[in-house]
Amino acid sequence: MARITLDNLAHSYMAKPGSEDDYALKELNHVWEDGAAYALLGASGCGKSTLLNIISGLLQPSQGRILFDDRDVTHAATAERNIAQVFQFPVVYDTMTVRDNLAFPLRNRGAKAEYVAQRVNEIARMIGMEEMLNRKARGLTADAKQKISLGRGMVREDVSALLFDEPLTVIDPHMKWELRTQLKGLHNQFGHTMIYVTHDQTEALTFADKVVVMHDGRVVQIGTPEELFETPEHTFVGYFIGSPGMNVIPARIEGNRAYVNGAFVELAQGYGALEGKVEIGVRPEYARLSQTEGLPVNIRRIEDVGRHKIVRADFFGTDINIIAGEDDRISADMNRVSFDAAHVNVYADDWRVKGAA
Ligand SMILES: Nc1ncnc2c1ncn2[C@@H]1O[C@H](COP(=O)(O)OP(=O)(O)OP(=O)(O)O)[C@@H](O)[C@H]1O
Repeated sequence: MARITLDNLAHSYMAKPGSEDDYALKELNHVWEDGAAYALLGASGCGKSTLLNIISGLLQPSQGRILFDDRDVTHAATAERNIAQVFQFPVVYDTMTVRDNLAFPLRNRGAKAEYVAQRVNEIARMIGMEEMLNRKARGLTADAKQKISLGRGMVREDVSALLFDEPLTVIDPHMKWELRTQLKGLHNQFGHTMIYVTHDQTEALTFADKVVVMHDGRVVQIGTPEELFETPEHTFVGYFIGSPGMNVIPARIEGNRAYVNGAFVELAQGYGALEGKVEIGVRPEYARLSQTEGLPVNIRRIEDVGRHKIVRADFFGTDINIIAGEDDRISADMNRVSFDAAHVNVYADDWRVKGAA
């Protein structure tokens, strides 16, 4: 396994990029720790594939270096990087059996027959294809073929890293959860450095130790699922993670108060003068409806989603969401909302500002 260092990395698809906007991947410095499982999460077009292709060697960055441990691989071909990749759509040899497909990467490297047999059985068990080992891949469902691709990606124990690019897209929804859990189990067992690209927050949060959130060509936060939930470093992380996402409300900050339309919300910390677009961010889980406490709010709609209720409301002209318990009664006179001060974040031009205790 390897530690992967992205040093001053950036990429533009243009021959002569001018401004920062011309870069599909904006300058990035980061170390991907040896043996950790990362998810690369972001909306379509944010630059996830560009970054993954640079790591795998399919794309040469227009700026910066990439190191596997201390080795500079910036200009090394994919084959020299010793990585395994699983793509969105299955890549299998139709005329070979499932067994031969799984064995291919090992035989290709001259592994001993005994080891190949043992390892193929182990992987087949993991992807639930033990019964199909002697069948030809041709004629199998897309689902089954993608499981073979996943198995082939994972069969070698000596790779520097395992890269997955939306690998569960073609997998049946009920199998997704199972395969994701198996991938996680495999990671715990073998400690591969894994990078898993997805635009699905559930996939990212359940799979990864650390989630790398990308937005508009930039890495906006790298954190544990809990960090992304509690302290989104950028308003995009707040919107994108959570269901529904964080409420973002324009405000003016004075010390430890956030003024919204003349009324104020208490903050747990004090803040100095802030420049630019100033907002507070509070997750729907940390907002509470009541008859007496807090600031006025107009309830528009209540949705019962089973585990809890989502209250859609207007707060001084901003749409906000409030999560109420499944058994909470919401009466017409509950027209006030309060926020848990310890969980109100402050943003200036979309970036979180740290307060002073
Ligand atoms: N070969 C290319 N030539 C020019 N522009 C490209 C090329 N590939 C990607 N882009 C642009 O670079 C930006 C980032 O694209 P990228 O494919 O890395 O995003 P992504 O997050 O992987 O999106 P998706 O989830 O849709 O694959 C987008 O604006 C895209 O249009």
